[in-house]
Amino acid sequence: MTQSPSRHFDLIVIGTGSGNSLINESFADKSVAICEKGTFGGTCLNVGCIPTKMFVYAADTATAIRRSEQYGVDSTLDGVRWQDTVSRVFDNRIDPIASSGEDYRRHRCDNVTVYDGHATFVGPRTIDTGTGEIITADQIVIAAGARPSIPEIVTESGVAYYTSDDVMRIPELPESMIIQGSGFIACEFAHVFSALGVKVTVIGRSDVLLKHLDRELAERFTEQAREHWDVRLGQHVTAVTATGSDSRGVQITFEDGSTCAADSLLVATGRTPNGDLLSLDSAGIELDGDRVRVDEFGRTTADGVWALGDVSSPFQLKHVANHEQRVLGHNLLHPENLQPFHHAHVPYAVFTWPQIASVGLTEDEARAAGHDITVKTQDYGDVAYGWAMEDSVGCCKLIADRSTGLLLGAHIMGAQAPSLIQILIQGIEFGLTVPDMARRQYWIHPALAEVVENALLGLDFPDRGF
Ligand SMILES: Cc1cc2nc3c(=O)[nH]c(=O)nc-3n(C[C@H](O)[C@H](O)[C@H](O)COP(=O)(O)OP(=O)(O)OC[C@H]3O[C@@H](n4cnc5c(N)ncnc54)[C@H](O)[C@@H]3O)c2cc1C
Ligand SMILES: NC(=O)c1ccc[n+]([C@@H]2O[C@H](COP(=O)([O-])OP(=O)(O)OC[C@H]3O[C@@H](n4cnc5c(N)ncnc54)[C@H](O)[C@@H]3O)[C@@H](O)[C@H]2O)c1
Repeated sequence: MTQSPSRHFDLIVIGTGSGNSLINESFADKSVAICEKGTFGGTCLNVGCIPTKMFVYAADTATAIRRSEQYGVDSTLDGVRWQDTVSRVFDNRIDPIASSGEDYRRHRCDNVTVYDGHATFVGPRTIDTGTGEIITADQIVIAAGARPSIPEIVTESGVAYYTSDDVMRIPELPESMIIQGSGFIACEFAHVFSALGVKVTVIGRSDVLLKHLDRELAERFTEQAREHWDVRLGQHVTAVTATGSDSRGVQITFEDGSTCAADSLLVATGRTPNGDLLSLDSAGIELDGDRVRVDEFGRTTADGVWALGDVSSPFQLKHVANHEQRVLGHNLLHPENLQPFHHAHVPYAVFTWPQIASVGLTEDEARAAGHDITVKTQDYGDVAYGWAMEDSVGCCKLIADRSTGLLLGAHIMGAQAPSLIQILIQGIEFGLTVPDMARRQYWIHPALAEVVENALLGLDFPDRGF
């Protein structure tokens, strides 16, 4: 370290996503520095959960129009005003929220100093803020998130490509788009762009889309996705070539010599935690693979340095980052009474079409863990509301342990899956037995939740108790 620290704080936070939420009224009497190299507010607000779901809502609306005929309601999609959709999301909502959040921290929090630079460690609990100032603190929280990972074959090709960071602000909709990757981001944007009229090709290495799902749902989802998107799975890409007069087009060549081409390329092949860009070595902070290593309390390997969210968590999910932020908020202030992270039953949802939500073990995981299981897959189309919707793709799959009567996993694909699953998250979390969940409460008839009730009733127990 050549330069001397200019200021000492009680707390330094790196990152203004979940890190910014950490600084609540409990820290009002602490001096706090917060470092941000990008847009104030982090991924969820600016380029993640919130804007994507606003685009998903527009895509769902377009999908509903296209599907209305089956209910005897004729409608046509007259057009998509992309620029207005973008403006609704960013000009009207996201950008003003991000800048007012920044303004609040800069001008209305006397105890907080904002540094807008790329922070790096230059010694134990010592940070080069990237603004020409070096600062120190009693405690530091690394909440630096993750960034899109781009395969070398793409970067080395020199082809123009989008990521989730910029694809929501493209000036106009392309006619066609190749989406590389077959996970969360790929399947959400495939729905968005396809529903808004773009010809979408999704390419992935695995043999199904969303390979982390329960296999049965992944297969069902992949099968129906092929009806809307050109889905190319199970093949490695051997060449990526720029095409078109502006070189924004792309041609992909696969290992078997087959090709596909489009006007644009979106890369959605995972996100790399940002710990590798923080010079952690100089502060004795270890990585665990590509994540900052933390113990159950959020402590890194260096005294007084903590981490949360995508930079250190095994789950790159906002509700997990929020939970970890609440736990660290407590732990920073109560070192004598540390609380552990609770990662036992982390649910997730994919806001594609149809929506998907999942909690707990897949069928394969439950079998591999040696449970004596009972499994039921209940189709939406076989309960009253799903029938009213003419649904032919939705299902609720439950996996339970026959000896304990407890639910091990729940996986739903179909309308409102991320909301419907909450009943089952609660059941798993609070240790309710399947008979209790099924029969010790009323299920409103003929609500869509009856798909969950019927799935519970369809599980096979020796002594059903209902
Ligand atoms: C397209 C997309 C959609 C998503 N949708 C969902 C969803 O629907 N539901 C869900 O649960 N999750 C979703 N996620 C994941 C979710 O956004 C993340 O898990 C969550 O935002 C992580 O929060 P964080 O606080 O850990 O990191 P971030 O919010 O990424 O905050 C990290 C901040 O640190 C800053 N930073 C990094 N390094 C430095 C440095 N050296 N110096 C200064 N600043 C630095 C970054 O610029 C960033 O602002 C989505 C993600 C993406 C990309
Ligand atoms: N609704 C949500 O909660 C939501 C939405 C979007 C993103 N996210 C979070 O963001 C994370 C990142 O999303 P994502 O979709 O980028 O990651 P992902 O892990 O869901 O999917 C990445 C996919 O890319 C494939 N891949 C990786 N390297 C590749 C390569 N070199 N060539 C071809 N394919 C490759 C992987 O096999 C995987 O299928 C997710 O894991 C999730 O935690 C959550």
